[in-house]
Amino acid sequence: MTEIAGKTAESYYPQAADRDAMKKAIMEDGKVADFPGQMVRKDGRVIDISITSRAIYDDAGVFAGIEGIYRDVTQRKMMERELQRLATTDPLTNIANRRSFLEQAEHIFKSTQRYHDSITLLMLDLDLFKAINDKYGHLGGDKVLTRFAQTVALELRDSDVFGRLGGEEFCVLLQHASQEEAMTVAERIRTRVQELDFEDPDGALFKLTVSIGVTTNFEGDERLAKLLERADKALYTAKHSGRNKVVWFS
Ligand SMILES: Nc1nc2c(ncn2[C@@H]2O[C@H](COP(=O)(O)OP(=O)(O)OP(=O)(O)O)[C@@H](O)[C@H]2O)c(=O)[nH]1
Repeated sequence: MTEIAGKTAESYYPQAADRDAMKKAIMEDGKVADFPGQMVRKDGRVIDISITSRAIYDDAGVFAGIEGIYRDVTQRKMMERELQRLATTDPLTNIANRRSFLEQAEHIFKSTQRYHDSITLLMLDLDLFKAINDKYGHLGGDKVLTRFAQTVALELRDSDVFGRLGGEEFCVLLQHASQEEAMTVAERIRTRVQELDFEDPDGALFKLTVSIGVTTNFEGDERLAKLLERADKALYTAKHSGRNKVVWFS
């Protein structure tokens, strides 16, 4: 008791917003159940808690305080975060999986529409990747995909979204980039990939290239799918005009 004497209940809640939200809910409904929040432990560590609490009143019906149970749900929250990470991450390359990429891109596309902003989509596809698999096996191919994803990620900013759409097809969404800036990023990615030296199981080095289709949002685009279609067409042009190219949709 001496450890808590003189301290207010508020001093245990690190987030003023949590504290105020819980107070408001109790004052309005008289109770809360499984209410999420955070609390500072004796050793100073912040833990996730779940609060089940109710208001108490004196004989005259005047509010006299709050009583309740606080459960440490840190483990549960950690598990939820891990499940969320697993559900949104491509297990091979550790970047966003298809669903997560499309969700994020859709969200950005919608706000872009609202604020008449511009976004750019880069569709990337490794060249003649089937031959890599045939020569070095599926595991060898997987190593190449991982190294490729790491290389691309290094060329991007935090505000860019990068995901694996499937197989050897990847997509990047750039925000607030002009056509010139987007083409510079795409060219830089193409060059970096071309410069990489991959190693086969016997230690021999081999090369790989990537083709990239690029497009931006047009007036009248109602869905992100329009951009994906155009980037795909530009990619098709890059593939059919010799590969290892960046093509702007026109
Ligand atoms: N190692 C590995 N290979 C994959 C994975 N997903 C798809 N692939 C392979 O990627 C190859 C894609 O080959 P294709 O679509 O024929 O195209 P490509 O050989 O890259 O030729 P172009 O795209 O025309 O340059 C196929 O052999 C797939 O089996 C994966 O997760 N790991």
